[in-house]
Amino acid sequence: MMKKEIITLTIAGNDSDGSAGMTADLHSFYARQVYGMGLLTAAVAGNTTGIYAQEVMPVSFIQKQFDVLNDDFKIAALKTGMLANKEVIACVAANLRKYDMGKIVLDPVIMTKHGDTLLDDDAYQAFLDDLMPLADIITPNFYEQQKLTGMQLDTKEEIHRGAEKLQKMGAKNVLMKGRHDNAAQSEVTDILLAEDGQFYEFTKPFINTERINGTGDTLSAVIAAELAKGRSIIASVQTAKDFTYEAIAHPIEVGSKYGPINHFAAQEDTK
Ligand SMILES: Nc1ncnc2c1ncn2[C@@H]1O[C@H](COP(=O)(O)OP(=O)(O)OP(=O)(O)O)[C@@H](O)[C@H]1O
Ligand SMILES: Cc1ncc(COP(=O)(O)O)c(N)n1
Repeated sequence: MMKKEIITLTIAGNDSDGSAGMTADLHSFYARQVYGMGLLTAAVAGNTTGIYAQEVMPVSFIQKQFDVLNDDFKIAALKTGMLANKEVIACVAANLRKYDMGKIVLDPVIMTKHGDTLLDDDAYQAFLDDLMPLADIITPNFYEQQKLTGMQLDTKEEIHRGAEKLQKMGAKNVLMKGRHDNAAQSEVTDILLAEDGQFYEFTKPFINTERINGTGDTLSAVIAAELAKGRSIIASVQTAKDFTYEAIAHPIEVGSKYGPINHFAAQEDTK
C-alpha cells in the first residue's frame, strides 16, 4: 500500500553554490524525512566568496508554479525565503490567501551575512502589511529584527518588546534569533514569543566559525518540516535549533571562504 508522504514547500531563491536558499531548504526537508518541493522566486550566482548576479523570476511564472502545485498536491506546510521585490511579495501573499498550504513559516530574507541585498528597499512595507498577518511563525535574525520593528534591540527587554511589536503586526509566533558576532561569546540564545504570550529560550554553545552559510534557511526549513508533521511550535523550534547547531558543528569542507553547513551531520545527530 502506498504511504501518504508529508509535503513541505519552500518558496525561495536558489543559490548556485548549494549553501543557502532553496538547496539548503531541500537538504533540510530531506534530512527531516518530509517530501520537499521548491517554488522558485529568483536565482543568484554565488559561491563561498559572495553573490555576483541575481535574476528574479517573472511573476506570471511564479503564479503558474502556485497553480500547478495546488492543482495536484496537498501541501502540509511551507516556508518563504528570498522574495526579492514587492511584486513577488504581492503574488506570494495573494496565493497564501487563495490556497490552503498548511502552516506558514516566514523567514524574512533581506540581506546575506556578507552584505548582499536580497530584498528591495521599497519592499519592507509590503512584507509587513501583506505577509506578516499570514505567518504562523516569523524568524528574523538580529539585523532583520531592527529593520522590521524600526527599534534598537540590544537588551533582552528590548528584544521582548520588539517581538511583541512583530506579534501585534500579525505573526502568531515570533522567533528572535540571537546574535553570534562576538568571538568572545559562549552561547547563542534564540527567543521565542509564542502565541500564548509566553517567552521561551533556546540556547546552544557559540561556534566560532565563518562556515555558516545557510543557517537561517536551515533553521526555518526544519521548523516547516516539523510543523508539517503536526508537531507543536515549541517542539519544532527545538528540533530546528538542535539540527542547525549540529550542521554548524560538523562543517563540510567545500569552497575557499564562507562555506556551507552540513545537513548530513545534523541528520545523524537529531534522529
Ligand atoms: N556561530 C554560531 N554558533 C552557534 N549557533 C549559531 C551560530 N550562527 C548561527 N547560529 C544559529 O543558527 C540559527 C540561524 O540563525 P542566524 O542568525 O544565522 O540566521 P540568519 O542570519 O538568518 O542566517 P542567514 O544569513 O544564513 O539567513 C539560529 O538558531 C542561530 O542561533
Ligand atoms: C537565494 C538565497 N536565499 C537566501 C540566502 C540567505 O541565506 P542564509 O541567510 O540562510 O545564509 C541566500 N544567501 N541566497
